[in-house]
Amino acid sequence: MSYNLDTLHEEKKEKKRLGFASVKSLVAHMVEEKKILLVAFVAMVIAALLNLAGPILIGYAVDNYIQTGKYHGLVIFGSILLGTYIVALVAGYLQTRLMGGVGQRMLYTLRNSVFEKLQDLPYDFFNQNKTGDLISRINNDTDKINQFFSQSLMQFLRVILIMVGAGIFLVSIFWKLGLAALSPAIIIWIFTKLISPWVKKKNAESLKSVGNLSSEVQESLNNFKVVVAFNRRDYFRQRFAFVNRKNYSAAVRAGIANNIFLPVYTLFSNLGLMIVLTLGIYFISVGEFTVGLLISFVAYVNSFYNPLRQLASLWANFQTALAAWDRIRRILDLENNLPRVGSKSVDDTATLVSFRDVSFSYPNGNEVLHNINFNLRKGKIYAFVGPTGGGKTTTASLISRLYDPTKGTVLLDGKDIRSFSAAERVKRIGFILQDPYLFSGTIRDNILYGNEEYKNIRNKELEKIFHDTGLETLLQRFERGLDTKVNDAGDGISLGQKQLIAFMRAVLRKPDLLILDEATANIDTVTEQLLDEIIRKLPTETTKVIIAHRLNTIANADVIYFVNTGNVTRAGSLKDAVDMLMKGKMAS
Ligand SMILES: Nc1ncnc2c1ncn2[C@@H]1O[C@H](COP(=O)(O)OP(=O)(O)OP(=O)(O)O)[C@@H](O)[C@H]1O
Repeated sequence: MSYNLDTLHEEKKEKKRLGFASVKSLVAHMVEEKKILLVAFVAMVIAALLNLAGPILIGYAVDNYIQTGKYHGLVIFGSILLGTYIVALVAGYLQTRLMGGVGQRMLYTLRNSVFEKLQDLPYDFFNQNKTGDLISRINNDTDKINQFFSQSLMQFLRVILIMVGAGIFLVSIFWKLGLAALSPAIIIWIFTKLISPWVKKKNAESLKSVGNLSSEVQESLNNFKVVVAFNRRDYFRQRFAFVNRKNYSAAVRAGIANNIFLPVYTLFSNLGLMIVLTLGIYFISVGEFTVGLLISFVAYVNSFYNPLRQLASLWANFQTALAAWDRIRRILDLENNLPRVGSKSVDDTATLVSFRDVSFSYPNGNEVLHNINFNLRKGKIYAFVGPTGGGKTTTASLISRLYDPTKGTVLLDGKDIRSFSAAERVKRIGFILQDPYLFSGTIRDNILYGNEEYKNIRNKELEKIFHDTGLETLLQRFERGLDTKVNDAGDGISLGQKQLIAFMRAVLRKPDLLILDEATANIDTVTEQLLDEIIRKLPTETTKVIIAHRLNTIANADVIYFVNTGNVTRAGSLKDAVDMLMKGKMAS
């Protein structure tokens, strides 16, 4: 299954209905804010209606008080108008406050949802997508949605409400002039409809290029040692300059697209006003209209077309938010392709793991394992040896279900491995990766990572467990023991020390199956012997799988499997394995 976020929707042929689906799913994410949105909406309606009442009050005052010389009535009318505007101000403030909260909460919830989804997605997803781009989706794209909610949504609704209200007033005051005044709006509507998909596309391209920029920074910072060691600073400078330039161009194009609405809207607003003035004067001259009504009319034409100019930038914000939402939605819509299935147990209590006719291909790649069959029995030590790229790590990844086979079945304890929950699986299988990852914190944090049993254990008790299991001798290699600080890049400690921490982390979980994938490649021979002793101290029923290039590491193995070109063959003895390795090397 493809998890590439850039190609996902093209594959699903969803592109066409993306626009409507985006709005629908974005609205579905707002349901928790229903009540607050309603209050903000009511406040906004009050503010809008009160603002709309202004021109009609002014028109009435002109016709009934100014033209007739009853100036005392003006004071009363002035007070009513002032009161109206003050209440409109309070309602407007309330709406802004509430919507600011809604935007921030949406930001908070969306970031949480995306992050939680990322924790839930399979290994494959992270192989196919760049970390920098994912970070940009969590940080930048969610903020575009926040900006729309906190700054634009209610303004957007308010503007539409004012325009609808002004339109109704225009038609009901004098329908002939009203319809003439509104006719340019139809052209604006057609223009907006035609141009919006292009604007959204330009915004999507701009957001994507921010993601690429972030990926580039992330890659060069992550690999800064290699960059410095190979003096490739210029290479990364050029790459960064290139993506930065592309980002700049994409941002400029998005800016042009976003700003295209304003001049067009302004042109047609002015056209509307011109029509009203010309026709209005004509209707006054033939006695069908009054000066007071024309003043109200011009004010309502302004109430209709001025918001339309605001609508131009609000509409651009809306298109940006939709483009951002599409990028976020692509993550939220993903399903983990490692579902749980039901399974009957096979009656073989001595076997812990079985491969039954297992074949495997990486997404968009050739088959790397071909029809593999083997059993791992409880309490035995297995060694997997073979040339580089032969398929050892892939086999181990299937044992711990980082991937599912493309054909065949992997059984754990006689049951399809897919029938175990992730929690059950990781409790039973400890996997020490070739290049272990450490989190920023202390050694204690890293060792207890994901360990439900010991997560709140006190240092004293932990030290006792370390003593009993023999892990103490490893911990002593760190000056400050459990409190030694490590950072996420693992700098400040050696690769071998990192492997020791990963080893302690796995052993402490007391797994039924311990997989060491080149886990001692960077450890000196004396320490390796220590690890050997610790492994031997593990409960007798613990099965161990050791993947190694160094043959001394596998001297104690009960069974040796030779893994080459995607085939797994059992070697009769260490000597057989050595012969196979030599043959494999000569063949390659
Ligand atoms: N994430 C991946 N995507 C696509 N192909 C991959 C991926 N990981 C490994 N491969 C390919 O699968 C094949 C087997 O790789 P694997 O890592 O299992 O070999 P290995 O025996 O563990 O090698 P090594 O001794 O170097 O660790 C190789 O041809 C490799 O290029």
